[in-house]
Amino acid sequence: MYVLVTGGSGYIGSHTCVQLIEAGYTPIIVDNLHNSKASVLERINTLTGKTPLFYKGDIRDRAILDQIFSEHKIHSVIHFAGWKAVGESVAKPLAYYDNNVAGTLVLVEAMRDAGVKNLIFSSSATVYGDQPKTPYVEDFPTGNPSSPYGRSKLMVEQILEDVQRAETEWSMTLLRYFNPVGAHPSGLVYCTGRRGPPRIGLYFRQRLPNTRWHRRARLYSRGRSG
Ligand SMILES: O=c1ccn([C@@H]2O[C@H](COP(=O)(O)OP(=O)(O)O[C@H]3O[C@H](CO)[C@H](O)[C@H](O)[C@H]3O)[C@@H](O)[C@H]2O)c(=O)[nH]1
Repeated sequence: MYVLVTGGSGYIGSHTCVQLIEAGYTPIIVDNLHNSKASVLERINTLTGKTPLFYKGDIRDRAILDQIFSEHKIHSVIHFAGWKAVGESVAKPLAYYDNNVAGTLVLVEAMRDAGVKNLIFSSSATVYGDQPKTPYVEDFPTGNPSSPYGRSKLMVEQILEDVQRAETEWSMTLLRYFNPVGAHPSGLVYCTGRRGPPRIGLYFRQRLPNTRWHRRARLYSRGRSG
């Protein structure tokens, strides 16, 4: 069964492709390589014995999406393609709304026209905004995200909910995770991107008290000490 993974050569997308192959699915990746490298395909092959089909392209390019949907009988789409750096989104809000919101609109229209109506969207826990209580739980209401990145995720969630209400045959799933960190146990698949989240290991180390433990600490964030 074919699953289209947008942003599938990125950090979470590449782990997802490994899991999909191991579960018997055939992932097809569309990624513009803005924040990843095609070399991850070889590493996925080393781990699973299979190389995902790969299209270098942008989800805002309707023609490439139509080509993919016409060439393969796709069952579902897992949508990771997007920009994700909170700080950068404050400086470049238009780019974030264009990639994350407008890109998703093009994708959903192409899916609808191809009759593919199963979508899993990589959202973010930032949609909860600041809540008065911790720990956050799934059924908290969404809040006021504090950045254009967070707002772009919330906007997409709301758009998908509206589409699902209007056309009830859609299956929409929203993944709201907090900062993912770490690498595949093999060390072959990890966060290679140039754009955030920042080097979390380094961030923690800078905040450790200045003891010998601080000096000796080796923390692993992008699959290497960071
Ligand atoms: O318009 C775009 C923007 C990005 N990408 C690609 O999308 C992938 C995104 O992967 P990253 O490694 O940059 O991001 P993550 O896998 O860490 O993040 C994913 O999970 C996050 C949640 O923590 C956010 O949901 C984010 O949008 C989603 O991409 C990259 O390969 C990038 O090249 C595109 O193909 N098109």
